[in-house]
Amino acid sequence: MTKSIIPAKLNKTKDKLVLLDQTLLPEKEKYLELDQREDIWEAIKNLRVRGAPAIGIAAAFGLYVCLNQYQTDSVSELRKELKEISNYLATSRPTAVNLFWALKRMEKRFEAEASADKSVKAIKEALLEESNNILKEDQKMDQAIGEHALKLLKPGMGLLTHCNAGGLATSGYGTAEAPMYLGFDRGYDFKIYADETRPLLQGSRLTAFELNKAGLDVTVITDNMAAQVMKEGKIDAVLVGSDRIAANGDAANKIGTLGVAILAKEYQIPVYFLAPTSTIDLQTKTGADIEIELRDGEEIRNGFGRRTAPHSVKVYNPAFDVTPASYITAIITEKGIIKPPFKKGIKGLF
Ligand SMILES: CSC[C@H]1O[C@H](OP(=O)(O)O)[C@H](O)[C@@H]1O
Repeated sequence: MTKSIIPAKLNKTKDKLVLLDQTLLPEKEKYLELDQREDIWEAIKNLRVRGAPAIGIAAAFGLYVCLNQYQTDSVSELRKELKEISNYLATSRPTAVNLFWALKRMEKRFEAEASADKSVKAIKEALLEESNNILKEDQKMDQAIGEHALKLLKPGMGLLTHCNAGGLATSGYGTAEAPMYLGFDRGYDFKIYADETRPLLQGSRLTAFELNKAGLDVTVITDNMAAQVMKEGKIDAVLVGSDRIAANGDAANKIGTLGVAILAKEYQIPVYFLAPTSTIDLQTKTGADIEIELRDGEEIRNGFGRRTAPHSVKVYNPAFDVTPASYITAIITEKGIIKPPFKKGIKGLF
C-alpha cells in the first residue's frame, strides 16, 4: 500500500510548510501552505496537524522555513533567531514529547554546524537536511513498528484502536495503525474497531477516514461501546499510539485510553502501545510527571459548532490521560518489543 497522505511536508520551491488541515476531515482534504511562525503555532495548537510524530515533523520544517527567511551573515544572530522560533513553537502544545524532541534535534544540528565554522547559508542547508531526515526516519520507523507488532498479531483478529495513530499522525503508516496496513497488504483480514474518541473525534473523523480510504475493514463505535465489543468477544487486542512514555513505562495517550486499558484488563485482552523511541522520555520518571494538556471547554460545549451544553457550564477538558505500565501488555517501538514490569526503567531494555 503506498502512502498517499503525508500530513506535514515541505514545499521547497516555495519554502513553505505544507499541512493537510485535519480539522476539515473527513469532508474536505485541504492543504495549507505556511511560512509564518504564528500560523504554524496556530496549526499545531488547533490540531490542523496533530499526532506526536507529525507535530515533531511540522515543527522541524516550520523552524527551518521561518529561520530561512532571516537574513544575516552572523551565526550568533542566526542562533538567537533559531532559539526564539524554537521556544515559541514549543509553547503550542505540552504533552507530545516529539515536538520538543524534534526542536532540540534541530538545535543540536545547528550547533554541530556552527562549531565546524560553517556559514549561515551552509547551516540553513544543514537544517533543511535535518528536517528531511526526521521525516524519512519516521517513515522507516513506522514500517519497523508495524513489522514488530505483526509478530504479536494473527490473521482475522479483531483490533480496537482509540484516537488516530495512523498515517495522519505520522509521515508513514502510523504507529498503532502500521500493523493494520502491513497486515492488509499481506491478507491478514483484521477487523478493526475505531473508537470515535470524543471530544474531537480523531477516531471517526481520521482513523475511519484513512483506513476506509485504503480499503481496510473498519467499524466506528462510540467511546462508550468499548466494553460491549469486548464482552461480545469482538476484540482480540487493543492497539494505541502514545504522546509520551515515561521512564517507568507509564504512557500518555488521548483521553479515554486509560478507560479502554482498564476494560481490556477486565476482559483479559492485551493492550499494546505503539510508538517510535522518540516518544519515550527518559527524563520523565513516571506518568505522574507528564504534563497533560488542558483544552478549551468549547470543544465540548460547542463541538463542531453544535451547542450541546450551556454556554456558562463548567467543563473539564484534559486532552490526554496516563495508562500505568501495569495495564500495558507491551510497548512496541521501531527497535523492538518491550514488556513491563520496567523495574530497571525502560533505558537499557533496547
Ligand atoms: C502517533 S501519536 C498519535 C497520538 O496523538 C493523538 O493526540 P492528538 O490528536 O491530540 O495530537 C493521540 O493521543 C494519538 O494516540
